[in-house]
Amino acid sequence: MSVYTPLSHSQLALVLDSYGYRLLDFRAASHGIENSTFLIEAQDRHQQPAPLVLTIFETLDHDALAPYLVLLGHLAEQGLPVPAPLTDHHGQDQITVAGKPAVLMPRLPGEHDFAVDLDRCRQVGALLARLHRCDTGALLALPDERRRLETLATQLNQLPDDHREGARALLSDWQARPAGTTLIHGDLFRDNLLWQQGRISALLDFYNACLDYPEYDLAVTLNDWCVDSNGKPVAAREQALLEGYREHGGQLDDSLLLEALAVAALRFWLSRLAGPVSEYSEGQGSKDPEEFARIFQWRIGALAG
Ligand SMILES: Nc1ncnc2c1ncn2[C@@H]1O[C@H](COP(=O)(O)OP(=O)(O)OP(=O)(O)O)[C@@H](O)[C@H]1O
Ligand SMILES: N[C@@H](CCO)C(=O)O
Repeated sequence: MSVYTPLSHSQLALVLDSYGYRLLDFRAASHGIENSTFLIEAQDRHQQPAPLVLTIFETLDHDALAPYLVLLGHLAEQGLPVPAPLTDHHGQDQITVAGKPAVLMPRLPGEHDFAVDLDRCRQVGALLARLHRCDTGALLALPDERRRLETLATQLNQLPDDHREGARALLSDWQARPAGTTLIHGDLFRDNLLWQQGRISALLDFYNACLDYPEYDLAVTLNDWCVDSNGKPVAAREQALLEGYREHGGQLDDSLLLEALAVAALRFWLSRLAGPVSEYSEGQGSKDPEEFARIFQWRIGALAG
């Protein structure tokens, strides 16, 4: 469970009232480590059930949040299974709760399911191909991943001696490339999808979305979906995911993907080493950095040939 900012029933009821909903019940979301997320049962003005989600943002401020909300609205309009923000009585899509930015969204159907099989890998590849085709013209500028990587580079001194210089060189080569211009999710781990009757029903958590190479997005995804518990790549899963991607119009450069796999492994190793968002979290906190140390080892080995 991840709640850094607890809310009482009456506080939440007041928030929902400003959107025209009546609060029935709520609980903290059991996944996610960055923000405070409440899963809500409510009724709309016509006494119809209204499943909702309120997210309180722990690190993003209102200005930083704005491009993500535009993005979610845009993707929902294009038929992707993402939650578009709701607006309150004043037409605002973001509000302030407990002094922090917050957004109310519809709760999309489906459940988390961490099982991986080839059909699911194919569906995930197909979903990424759809996302990568989205037009980016109407979007507000999103923060770029290169700047995030620059910040994360300050954690390089936490790496073990035998990896530090290799990782530094890899990152510096990657950063020397101009950034790509494709809209990418940037965090398509298993905990950011919901499933219903074997099909993807929701793609969540776009707060790492940015414009960059599709190969980088594929790399982030492959590193979570297509490795075993030792971090070793599982070839059949990789093939299925990339087949799904190509079958839906996605194109990729294999040698760029090889490099992106190592960079993406390093990115999450470093971000996990950087620690939990808040020492006051009631939630699960940061995830295990060692998982990505193992994945990095495989990926950097493959890159070296
Ligand atoms: N619109 C939604 N519909 C259904 N469930 C949702 C929705 N938004 C969030 N959730 C649930 O809440 C959880 C946490 O949300 P989210 O992933 O946005 O939080 P986070 O703390 O930013 O996560 P992460 O650590 O993955 O960055 C999700 O994994 C999902 O279970
Ligand atoms: N998906 C990330 C956390 C959110 O960015 C991780 O597993 O480290």
